[in-house]
Amino acid sequence: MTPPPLLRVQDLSVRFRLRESIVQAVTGVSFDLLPGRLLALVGESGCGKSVLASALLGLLPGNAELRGRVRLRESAGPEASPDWLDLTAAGERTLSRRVRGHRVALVPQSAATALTPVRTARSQLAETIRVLRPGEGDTRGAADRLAERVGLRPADLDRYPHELSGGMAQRVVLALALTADPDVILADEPTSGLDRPLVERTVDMLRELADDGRAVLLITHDLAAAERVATDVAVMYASRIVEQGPAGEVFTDPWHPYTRGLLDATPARGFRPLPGHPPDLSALPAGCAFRPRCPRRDTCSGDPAPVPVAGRHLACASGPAEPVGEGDRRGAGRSAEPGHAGERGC
Ligand SMILES: Nc1ncnc2c1ncn2[C@@H]1O[C@H](COP(=O)(O)OP(=O)(O)OP(=O)(O)O)[C@@H](O)[C@H]1O
Ligand code: NI
Repeated sequence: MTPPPLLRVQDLSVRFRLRESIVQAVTGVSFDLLPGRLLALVGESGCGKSVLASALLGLLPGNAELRGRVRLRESAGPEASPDWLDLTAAGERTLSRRVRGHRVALVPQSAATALTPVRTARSQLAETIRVLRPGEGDTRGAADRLAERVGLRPADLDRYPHELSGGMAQRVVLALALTADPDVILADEPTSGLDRPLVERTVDMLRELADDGRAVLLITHDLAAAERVATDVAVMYASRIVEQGPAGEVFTDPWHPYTRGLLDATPARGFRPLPGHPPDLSALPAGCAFRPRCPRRDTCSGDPAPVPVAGRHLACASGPAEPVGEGDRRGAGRSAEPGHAGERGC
């Protein structure tokens, strides 16, 4: 039986009011984060992934307008019970005292910039322990245990950030995020700038956290990393989630032409870049924002409203694209194959 979600996002939209324009950064996004599962949120730069993560934690700047609902499950009670904390209605005091770091932790993009250069890792971890676990009598022992949990030796904590390798710094920020044993972990591009083995080690650690019963959101450009560890995937394009479903299904049989395009652009599948550019979020078209780049544009009505299809969600008026055929699978790794997946179903 599927466990109830820990975090439920319903019809979330965020826009930024600027002097001369409005940036529509997130549009009608809905998803659940479930214990034991890792949802990878993928999409090109600027599509709204980080704004979405900030919105979940109430960290949007003053010029942001938010609509929709984000709720955190407080106990194992039914969804309609008061055991759900509405994060979109919660005040700053509740968010900072009960939610951020305590229940929902953010693993930031750059470990190097997240750490203060003039203090040892231990002093930063000790401070976080004092804030998030005020009853903890043995701060030093608690820091050592956190270090061991993320694969560091306690002695590593006595180093300054510049004395840590990229992988060690990444582990320190993970230890900081795990200080209060949060049950929801949001990791926003936690592997950017890391080499391949480190990318894999980092995402494997996130997957282990999910396997231990936490709910993990992994925001990444890195489709290979997402494919390695995700149980579920959401594909974002120009502020909307255009396709969402179990990772095994979405990666092997992508339905949205954008998902196909993203996958075709990966080295493992032939390095065929998706032509064109995403639209400016301050000038989004009324219908499907992917239309100008879509191989099915001539035959499609262009309505991007998301619809559930066979346990997956798809925002494409043309419906699921045909399965990628055997010929395409054999063609993966070659370029300019006839029957290129991105052009099928047109
Ligand atoms: N404070 C802000 N005011 C106005 N626009 C903003 C603000 N913050 C973000 N944006 C815009 O919102 C859009 C989405 O940005 P976001 O950082 O979420 O993209 P992203 O998908 O995380 O990209 P990347 O993969 O490069 O990190 C961008 O067009 C960005 O310029
Ligand atoms: Ni981002």
